[in-house]
Amino acid sequence: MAQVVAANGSATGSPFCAVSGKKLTEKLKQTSFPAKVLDRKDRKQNERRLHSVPVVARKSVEVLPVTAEDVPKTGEEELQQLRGITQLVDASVGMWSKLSARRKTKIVCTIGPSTNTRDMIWKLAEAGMNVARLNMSHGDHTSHQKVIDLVKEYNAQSKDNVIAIMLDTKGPEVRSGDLPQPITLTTGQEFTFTIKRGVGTETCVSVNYDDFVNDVEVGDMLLVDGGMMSLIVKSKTEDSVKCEVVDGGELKSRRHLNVRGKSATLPSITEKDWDDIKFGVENQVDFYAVSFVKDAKVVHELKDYLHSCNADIHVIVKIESADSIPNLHSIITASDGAMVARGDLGAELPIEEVPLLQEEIIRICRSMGKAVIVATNMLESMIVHPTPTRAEVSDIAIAVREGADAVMLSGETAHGKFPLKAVKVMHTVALRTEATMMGGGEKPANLGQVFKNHMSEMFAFHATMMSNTLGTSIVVFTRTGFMSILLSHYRPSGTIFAFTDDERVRQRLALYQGVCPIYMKFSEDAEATFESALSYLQKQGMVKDGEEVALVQSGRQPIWRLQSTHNIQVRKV
Ligand SMILES: Nc1ncnc2c1ncn2[C@@H]1O[C@H](COP(=O)(O)OP(=O)(O)O)[C@@H](O)[C@H]1O
Ligand SMILES: C=C(OP(=O)(O)O)C(=O)O
Repeated sequence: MAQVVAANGSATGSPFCAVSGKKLTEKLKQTSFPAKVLDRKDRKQNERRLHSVPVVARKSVEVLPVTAEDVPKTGEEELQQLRGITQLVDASVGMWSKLSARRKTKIVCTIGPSTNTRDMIWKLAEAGMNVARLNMSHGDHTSHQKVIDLVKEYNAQSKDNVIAIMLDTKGPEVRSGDLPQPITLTTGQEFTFTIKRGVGTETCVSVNYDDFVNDVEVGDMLLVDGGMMSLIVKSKTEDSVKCEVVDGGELKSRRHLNVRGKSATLPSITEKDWDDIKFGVENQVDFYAVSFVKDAKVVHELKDYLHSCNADIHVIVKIESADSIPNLHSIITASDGAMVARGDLGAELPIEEVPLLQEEIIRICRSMGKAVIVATNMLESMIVHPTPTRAEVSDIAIAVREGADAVMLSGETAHGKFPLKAVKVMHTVALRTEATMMGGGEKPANLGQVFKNHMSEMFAFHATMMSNTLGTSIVVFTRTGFMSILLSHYRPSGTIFAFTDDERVRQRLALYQGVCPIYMKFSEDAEATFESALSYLQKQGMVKDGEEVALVQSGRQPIWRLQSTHNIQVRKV
C-alpha cells in the first residue's frame, strides 16, 4: 500500500497538506539552498529581480577565479574575497561548511601529470572535484593504479566527501605518432601520414591505425587535434596518405586525427580497451566512459561482460562519433548515461552542430532518467592562463542551465598550469548559475509521464513537488542508489541527502546532480534509522534545528523489507 505520511517531531504528526495559510507563506519565504547563496537582504526582492532581470550580477556571489594553491603568492585581497564566500555559510561543519559541497552540478576532473600526486588529489577534492577521470589514451596501468589508490585513500579517510572514479577507454581513436619535438605545419605545404611505425620527421608522421589508408579518400578533410590544424588528402599509396596543409599550426606527439564526416571502421571496444576494462573491474571503478560508441550493441556487450564477472560498474557512452547520431536513442537507452564529447564530435561533424547536439543529448538523457556529462574545452584557455575567457564562463553556465549532471575538465586539470583555479572557476560559475534556477530549472516536458505507472517514480515525482513547495531538502535511504538517482532526475530545488549502507553506491552517487551521498549503517528499525540520519544532518549543520525535511521511504529495494509501504513524510528536525 502506498501512503503519504507527514510527521511533526514524530511519525504521527499532522498531514502535510495541513501546512497552509500563514505557515505555508512563511515556509515559502524560507531560504532554500539557492536563496542561501543569494540571500543578503530581502529574499523577496531578490526573487523579483530574478524574474525581471535574470542575469543581473549580484555582489553576494562573484566569479572568483582564484585559489591560493595554484599561485602561492596570491594577493591577500583575493584571499579575503574567497574567505568572504566561505563566510556566507552558516554554522556547518566539515565538508558541508564549503560551498563546493552545496553545488548541485558535479565536476569531473581528468587526472594527469599536473594532478596525479597525493597533495593535488586532496586539493582537487577539497576544491570541488566530484569525479576523477582516468583517460586510458595516456599513461599506463601503473600510473592509473596510483591515482585510483589515492582517490580510494581520500574516500576512506574523508567522512563527509566522496570522489567517484571514471575510467575513460581509449577506443578506436586515430592518433598521430610520437615526435621527438613539436613540428610546425605551414599552410600550403605537403605533409604525409604513414602507417609505418616510428616515423616522425618535419614532413611525415606515423598514424596508429593500419586501415587509415583504406578509410580515407582523396578530397577528404583531415582534422588534427580537434581541428586546430586541417589538411586535405591529395593522393594515397599502399602505406601513406599525402596531404596539403589547409590550416597550419604546431603538431605535437599523439594528437587526434579525424576525417570530417566519417568514423573509423574499427570496433568501439578494441583489444586494448578490453584490457583496460578488466583493469577497471579489478579496481572496482565506478564508471566506464566508453569512447566512440556507434550503436547499442557494444553497450549490451560490455554490460553482459560486466554482468558475467559480477561487476557493478555503470556505463557512460561517449557521443563523439558521426555514426552514433542516428542511433542516439537506442545507445542512450542501453547505457547508464552519456557524455557529450565535444572534441571528437566537433571534428567528425560540422562544428556548428555541436551546441545543438549538446542540447539534444541532454534532453534525451533527462527524459530517460540517465546521467549526462558535458565535456571538452570548457575552460581550455586556463590550461595556460590564470583566468577564463568570458565565452568559457558562458559555456559552463549554459551546460548548467540545460540540466547537465556534470561538467568536465580535461587538459585544464590533466596537464594545465592552473588546475585548482580551473575547478574553482567551474564551481563558482555553476553555483552562481544554479542560484538563478529556482525550482531546479526547466523540466523535460515528459518527466513524470514516462514513469507514471511505477510506484517509485511516482514517489520521486511527488516528493520533488512536495519539497519544492515547502522549500525543504529531501532525505532518502538507498541500498542501490536507484531512488536517489530517480529523485535527482526530477531536479528538486533542495539537496537530496542520500543515505546508503554501501560504500560503492555512495561513491557512484557523487556524479548525480543535486545528490549529497552519505554512508550510514541502517538499523532494522525504520524509526531508529530516520533518527540517526536526521541527527547526522543536524550535527554536520546540513539542516538546522526546527527545519523541515522531506523524508522518502521507497525504491525497488526498500531498506525495511518487511514493510511494503512507500512513505513521504515531512519531519521537523
Ligand atoms: N594520464 C595521463 N598521463 C599523461 N598525460 C595525460 C594523462 N591524461 C591526460 N593527459 C594529457 O592531458 C591532455 C588532455 O586530456 P584529455 O582531453 O583527456 O586527452 P585527449 O584529448 O588527448 O584524449 C592529453 O592530450 C594529454 O596531453
Ligand atoms: C572527451 C572527449 O574524448 P577524449 O578526451 O578521450 O578525446 C572528446 O573528444 O571530447
